[in-house]
Amino acid sequence: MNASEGVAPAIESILAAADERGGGDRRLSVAARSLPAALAAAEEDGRVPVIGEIKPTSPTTDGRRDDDPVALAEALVDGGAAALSVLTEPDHFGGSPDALRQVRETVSVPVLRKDFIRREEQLDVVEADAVLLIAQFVDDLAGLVTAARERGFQPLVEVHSRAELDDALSAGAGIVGINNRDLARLDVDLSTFEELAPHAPEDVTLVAESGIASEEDAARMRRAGADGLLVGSALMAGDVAANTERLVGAER
Ligand SMILES: O=C(O)c1ccccc1NCC(=O)[C@H](O)[C@H](O)COP(=O)(O)O
Repeated sequence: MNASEGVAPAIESILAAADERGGGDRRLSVAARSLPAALAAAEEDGRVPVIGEIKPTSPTTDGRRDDDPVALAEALVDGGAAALSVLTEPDHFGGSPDALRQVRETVSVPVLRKDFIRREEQLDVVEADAVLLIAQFVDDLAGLVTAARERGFQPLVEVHSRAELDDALSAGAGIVGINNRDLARLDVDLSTFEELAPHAPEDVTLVAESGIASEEDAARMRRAGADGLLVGSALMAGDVAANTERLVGAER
């Protein structure tokens, strides 16, 4: 199936732009900070393991958050985020590889590169500790998982269905993000994580992605087995450090 078949028009446009973007001019070799270890360490010291996302805008966001990405990163870490995610997609999310580079130079927590990577050479655009690979949008998932690992990245494979979860596991993913956002309709339903999480093996690091807005949402995803929560919009609206602190302190 063509990756853009049956998806929202915004996604078609995102994928068309991704296909136009080039790669890096040399193969990267990264000494990654461990994302699973950072999530486990947060849990050990009583924090909800939040991956705080620097997300200037998106197709489902009203307005933009154009603050200095380094200041946003510092606020997320001050609020207790275990790790960060930085959008590098420029056309629909207002991100940039340079923002990620600056953030990773500033913080000591692991940083996930959030983009729509379709081809191996696109891995070589910027160093990060982890890279997002979206199962639905990658033709050779196992090949890209291997290519990411060969460069030192930790691949986080995003899924939204049981079939994609099986594909991610067959491709050897050790970190799986279950996206509560349906990329065909762009709506969010937290029960997606609850339905898929029981089908993942114990040794996989499971990240609940999207639509986590309140302490109750965070607690719900943790009860359903999330080892980490990827949160963007709810942290970007208003006081970033205070928003992060609130979710990091949510009870199970
Ligand atoms: O967030 C969007 O509007 C969006 C639209 C189309 C494709 C992907 C999109 N988001 C990417 C993400 O994965 C989220 O930024 C991330 O999971 C955080 O979600 P949220 O906490 O709901 O901002």
